[in-house]
Amino acid sequence: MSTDDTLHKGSYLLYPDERLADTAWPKDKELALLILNESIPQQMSGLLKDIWARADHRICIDGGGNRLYSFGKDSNTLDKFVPDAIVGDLDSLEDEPRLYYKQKGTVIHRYEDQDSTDFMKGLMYLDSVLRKGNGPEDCVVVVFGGLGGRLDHTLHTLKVLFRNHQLRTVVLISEENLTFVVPRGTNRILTNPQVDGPSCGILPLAGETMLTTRGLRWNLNNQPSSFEGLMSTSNIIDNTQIFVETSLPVAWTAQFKPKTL
Ligand SMILES: Nc1ncnc2c1ncn2[C@@H]1O[C@H](COP(=O)(O)OP(=O)(O)OP(=O)(O)O)[C@@H](O)[C@H]1O
Ligand SMILES: Cc1ncc(C[n+]2csc(CCO)c2C)c(N)n1
Repeated sequence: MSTDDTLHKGSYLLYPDERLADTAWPKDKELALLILNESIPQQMSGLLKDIWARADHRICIDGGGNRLYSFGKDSNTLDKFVPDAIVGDLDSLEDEPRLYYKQKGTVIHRYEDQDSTDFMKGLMYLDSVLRKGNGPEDCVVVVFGGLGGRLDHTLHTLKVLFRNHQLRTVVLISEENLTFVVPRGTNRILTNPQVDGPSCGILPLAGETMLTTRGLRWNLNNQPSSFEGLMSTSNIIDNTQIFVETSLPVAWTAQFKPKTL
């Protein structure tokens, strides 16, 4: 491994560990939390609370507003989690959450176009509210949801990660996974055994890539990997640092167990 590796802080972005200087939160960056339309399990409450407290932007994506509202009602924390904005074509947002959050000051922003999904609209909205002079590269985006339920949505969520990976850092958390895109080149992924793994996969969704890995139970040595051919799934994290060299971007996905309150 060399100092030229691209470092991926992964779950350390969610649980910054100040004892490790190089894994501390990038202080010059803004943090945005985007909530998609997937139920927020109660075991996520600790993590939601932590990220909410640190986030500069808290945005629900259309039906994500219903999910936050249900979570708030079930945990008696409705008024503690009032988003800055609810964004989308708003065909999924129900009246009760819309009226509740509106009177609490949430911006309800409707985009009408039917060629971009609500997730894309959410990122577009985010870019319009970043601090003056900041661009997408100045904001880390943590996304809740987007992998469960409908397969077209799930694939679209992954596609949005690939489309954005050169522009911004996006980390996707769903009930059991933490997922992000690893760019072409040499990369180092930090993993925390308290929350990451043991299972993981490297998904070559951008086409056939030449892949080398270290730190996994089953490693590859400059071997072709593709969706139709060899794809590393059901692998196991064997080290706190994973080395990935790839000729095309790939998705890293690992099992994720959020810390409970
Ligand atoms: N069943 C699902 N599985 C995975 N992700 C989902 C699912 N439903 C919604 N999402 C994600 O949450 C976002 C907001 O969802 P929304 O409530 O607007 O559903 P939608 O109207 O079907 O979405 P879109 O308008 O983007 O097609 C979607 O853009 C998508 O990223
Ligand atoms: C080729 C093509 N396929 C599907 C859609 C439908 N669509 C894609 S994003 C979106 C908005 C959802 O909020 C809708 C309706 C389209 N426009 N073009």
